[in-house]
Amino acid sequence: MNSKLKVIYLWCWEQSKDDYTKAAALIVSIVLIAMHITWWKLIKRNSRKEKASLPPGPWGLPLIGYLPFLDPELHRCFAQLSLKYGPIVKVYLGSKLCIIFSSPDVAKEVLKEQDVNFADRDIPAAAFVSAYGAVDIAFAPYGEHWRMMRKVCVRELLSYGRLEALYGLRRREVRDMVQSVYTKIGSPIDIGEYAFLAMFNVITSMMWGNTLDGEERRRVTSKFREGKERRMKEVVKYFDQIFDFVINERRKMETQEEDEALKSKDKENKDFLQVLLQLIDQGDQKTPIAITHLKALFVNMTVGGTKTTSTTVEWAMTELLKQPDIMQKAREELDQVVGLNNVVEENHLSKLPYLDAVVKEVLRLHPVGPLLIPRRARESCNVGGYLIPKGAVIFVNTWTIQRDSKYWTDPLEFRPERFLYSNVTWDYNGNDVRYLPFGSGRRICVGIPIAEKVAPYLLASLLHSFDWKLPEGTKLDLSDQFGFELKKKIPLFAVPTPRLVDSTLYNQTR
Ligand code: HEM
Repeated sequence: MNSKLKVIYLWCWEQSKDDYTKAAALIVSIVLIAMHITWWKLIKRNSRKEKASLPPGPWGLPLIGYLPFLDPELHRCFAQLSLKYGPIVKVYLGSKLCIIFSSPDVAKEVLKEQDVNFADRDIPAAAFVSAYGAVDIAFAPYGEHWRMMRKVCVRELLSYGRLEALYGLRRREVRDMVQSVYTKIGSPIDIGEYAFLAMFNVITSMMWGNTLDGEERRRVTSKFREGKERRMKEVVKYFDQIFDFVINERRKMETQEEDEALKSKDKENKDFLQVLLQLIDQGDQKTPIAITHLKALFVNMTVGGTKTTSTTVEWAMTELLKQPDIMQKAREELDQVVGLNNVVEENHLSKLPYLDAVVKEVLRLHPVGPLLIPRRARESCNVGGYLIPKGAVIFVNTWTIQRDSKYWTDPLEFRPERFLYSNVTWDYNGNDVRYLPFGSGRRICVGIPIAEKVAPYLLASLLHSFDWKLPEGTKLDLSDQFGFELKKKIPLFAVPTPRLVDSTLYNQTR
């Protein structure tokens, strides 16, 4: 016991004349000791905070930092650094201080315990331009505007009721994909490209319904694909023209008398564009949406939702072609639940646990956002005993975490069973920080409800409708390439042959 406290205690004891006062003296002393311990702990914690140092990391050159040594495959390069320096690494990229987090424990601190402090994004110049000055969801700073945009999106586009009501649109696009694969029977097709077109059409029809049809629709799709390859400024110009065109078409439709039906559609059946234009027209103060915000949301949906989902389907087909026994198990389940005289419907998905485990395993080994979308520290703080200064750019390397042998048995093996026979209920909500394909916390992916419907639906339809083999003389390649999404370095080409008993099932598009 501290000597001052001891003196106080003894003095109280001596002054006490009876048992009652002695007991009171004892209580006072205990309270004093407790206060003293708390105070001492606080002092210790504060002094630790002041003394915390920056995490370890590699040396860099003046002004350019580690940039000249950086491997373009950032996820692997960061994994190497964490092997050498530990789960929290500091690296200067140019003048930017970046911190890489690579273990579940530290990811938990960043994404859950101190989520608000890491809820801002680092905004690269290109993203600032494409997101109309970061007024979108993905890059807007954490705050009122971001909250409003996210709420509009979740309420108007991604609610359970809206998604159910829009099933017809998804079904049409998936069936169109199957039909167009059927026209290529026996020839190699680019699987990612087919999945991409289907997903692009799903997203755009959810956003603006049938505003564009036939030739116009094809023109917009090819413009978008053309745009992907071009420089950011040109891409943004393309996007902007497409969005203006779509908005103008819809405005024209609204003024035409025959489209009274469009206005009177019940809420669940309205597309996103219609709901947003109505919010703009009403000038609702609680949701002050402007045309620029609407366009920024369109960018998020088309850019964030299409390649991510189609790349996941492409990886899944690659892994299944590599391990035919797993492909066979997925097929057997489909044959039992759907049958060869039927087409896959979205309501079959809940009865396909093996297929679900395949998709989960794909997202574990090949997360399309291996470093999430980089965050930024809003204030200086401590993580894992290290100082993380205000403004530092934050990377959470989920690619490393999801391949760590401390948390996953045989982590490099593709084994869907690990998600089936597990005492953990794995989901995409980022609750278990060993598995973060969609991120976690406030900035977790907003598109999960669509992705978790469409990715397995596309995959199930491809597997159920066709047998697949690699083109003659080609080898399966599993190398990846870091970029906007973690894509396959070499696109997967495979040759389809029909499986269904009745060829008319391939033309069942409506
Ligand atoms: C397999 C499919 C997908 C994967 C793996 C994926 C993954 C991710 C990841 C890792 C993040 C960053 C989360 C974080 O920082 O914690 C993210 C954010 C985001 N995703 Fe997705 N995503 C997918 C599909 C979609 C779809 C379909 C949409 C829209 C329709 C979408 C829209 C967004 C948006 C808007 C954000 C930013 C959220 C915010 O900053 O508040 N994503 N996604």
